[in-house]
Formats: sequence, structure tokens, C-alpha cells
Amino acid sequence: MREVSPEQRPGEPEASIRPQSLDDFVGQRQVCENLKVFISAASARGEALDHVLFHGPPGLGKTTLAQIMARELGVGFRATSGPVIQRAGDLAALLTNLEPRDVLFIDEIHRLNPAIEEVLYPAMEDFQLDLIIGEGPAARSVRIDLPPFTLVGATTRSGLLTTPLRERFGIPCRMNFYTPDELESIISRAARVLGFALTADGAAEVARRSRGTPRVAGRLLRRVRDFAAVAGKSPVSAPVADAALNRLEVDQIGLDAMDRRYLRCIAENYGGGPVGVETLAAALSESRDTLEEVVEPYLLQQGMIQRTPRGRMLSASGFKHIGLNPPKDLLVQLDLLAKLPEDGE
Ligand SMILES: Nc1ncnc2c1ncn2[C@@H]1O[C@H](COP(=O)(O)OP(=O)(O)OP(=O)(O)O)[C@@H](O)[C@H]1O
Ligand SMILES: [Mg+2]
Repeated sequence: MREVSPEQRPGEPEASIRPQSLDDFVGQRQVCENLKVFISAASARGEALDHVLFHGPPGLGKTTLAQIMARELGVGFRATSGPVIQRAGDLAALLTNLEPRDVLFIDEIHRLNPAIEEVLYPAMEDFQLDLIIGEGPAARSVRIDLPPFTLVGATTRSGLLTTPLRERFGIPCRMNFYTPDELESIISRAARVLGFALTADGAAEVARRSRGTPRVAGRLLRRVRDFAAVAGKSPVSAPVADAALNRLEVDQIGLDAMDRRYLRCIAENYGGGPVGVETLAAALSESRDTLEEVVEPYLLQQGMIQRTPRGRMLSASGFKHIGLNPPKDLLVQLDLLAKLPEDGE
């Protein structure tokens, strides 16, 4: 399985290639430009920034941007994640320990327990916490005032957020896949930080094959460096990078073994689809979440697959990519299905 979630701890080399300011942060232009405005306006007023929600596929820089925001606001940063907060008391402890204007980052916010979410609503809206103390007849409700703070939520699945929670974020930000040019500059900078020689065409080669994702770019860059070091090749040029990436089974457009297995499964087992995601997950022995959060977004963006009301379908370019000819009636079917409203999600 592809590494999806491991967050980098400080001290790991990963930390050093993380951009530290909005100006260092390459890509997500619109999100960054808007944040700059909101951050300077909030700072000028001396107020906490409105709550921010980052959503988009894994590894696009949600956590990184949250840290940068706290730094640009000049406030403290506390991080936690949805599934970690088990009891209302855990959340209360976090919130009451914040300094005014601090950033509280909740990763995987779609996995917050619904009872905790209820506690979060008044905290977000009025900076107040309503807690029940004690049990049975002795139970009483107390209201605690909180310092004004900024909640930054991150999720790979904004569709799973409840509407009341989603609506309490004043600044929703959608993260998009990076362009090859953006990834190339991220990769060149990372190579400089890691202290090894990478030519411009070497960086472009890694960029083109990084699935539009900085985290993938960082991981591939390290492996390319390993192959090059063992082979005694420096600087790392496009042919050197190409050889290493082929060894890693990353193909010309950046799809990996898992992606190709997914495409082949739809083509060979289900005649190109439509096939439901649960069925695919079972056939591939992967979790549905991994398919929906990690595998499919990039394949959709590349036009390799389509989501239709009756399930996933391989497109003509999906068939071509795995060296098969699309069935004759495929285009007609895709066209018809695309006209129906999508269900599910
Ligand atoms: N714009 C960028 N420029 C340079 N490096 C970046 C950028 N965005 C992300 N990265 C790097 O990519 C890696 C993943 O970023 P990050 O952890 O912020 O992603 P994420 O969106 O929070 O992922 P997840 O959804 O899995 O939590 C980090 O190592 C970070 O340094
Ligand atoms: Mg993250």
C-alpha cells in the first residue's frame, strides 16, 4: 500500500524540506493569496483569524499550510486529530489551554466523534464551551468562556463532514494537484536542502512522475538519490532519474503499481465497468477509503477513469494506458452515463 498518512515528526529530514512561510510555499496560488489577505487583515485588527478548512487529497500540503499560518499570524500552534479526541473533556482541555488567537489544528476532522462535534459548535461560533459535569441527578451544566482562537481543520473527504460543521468554517480552501512546473521547483529546492546535485531536467523528470503531489515528489526524490548514490552517478540527470523511477515501478505519467492494478482490474475483471467501489476494494484487497482518498482522485484528474451513477468506468485513455484497446461501445456508454446525475458520496 502507498504511504498515505504518516506525518513527519520534527527532527526527521522531512521537516527540513517543509516550506516555512507563505512566500516559500510553491503552488496553491489562489489559496495562498487569499490567506495572505485574511491573515494581514486579522493581524491588523488584532483579532483571531476566522476558522479555516483545508480539503483535498493527501500529501498536498494541508498540515504544512496550517503550520505556516500560525507562524505568519505570530501565534501558537497546537495540533491534534479527529480520531484522537475521544471525550468532550479532551477537547475542553485543548481549548482552555489555548492563548488568545492561537491556531488549533485538527487533522482528519471528518473522523471526529459526533458528540465531540456538538461541543465544538459553540466553541467555534461563540468561543464558549458547554460542559456537563458529574452524572445522574447531581449533573450540572457549566459554561466556560474560551480565548478567541482559530480552528484549522484538514480533511481528505469534505463530503463526509456534517453540514453544521462545514458551515462554521469561514474560510474553506480546496487544495488542488500541483502542476509539473510547481513540483519541479519544489523538487529543486528539496535537492538543495538535502545537499545533492540534481540537474534541471532531472528535477523535471521526477516532477512529471510525482502524481501532482509534493509528498510523493519528496519520497521519489529520496529514492532517486539512493539509486544514484549507489550507482555513483552525480549530478542526477533525467536519464539517471528515469532509470531509478523505472526500478520503483513508477511509469511515465507517474502511476505506480497500485494505480495500474486498479486500472487493470476494471478492464480485465469488469470489462471496463461500471463497477462499484466496494466491489473494486474487495477485488483489490484494499480499503474503500484508500481507493477513494488516495488512488482515484489522481486517476480522475488524469481522465483515466470516470465516476458514473453506476460505478467506476475506465475511459479510453485508461484502456490505452495499460496497453488495451477500449471496447467499441465504451464511448457511447460513457457519454450516456455522464448525463445521469451521480449518486452516492
Ligand atoms: N507547496 C509545497 N512546497 C514544498 N513542499 C511541500 C508543499 N506542500 C507540501 N509539501 C511537502 O509535502 C509533504 C506533505 O505535506 P503535508 O504533510 O502538509 O500534506 P497533507 O496535505 O497534510 O497530507 P495528509 O492529508 O496526508 O495529512 C511535506 O513533506 C511537505 O514538506
Ligand atoms: Mg496532514
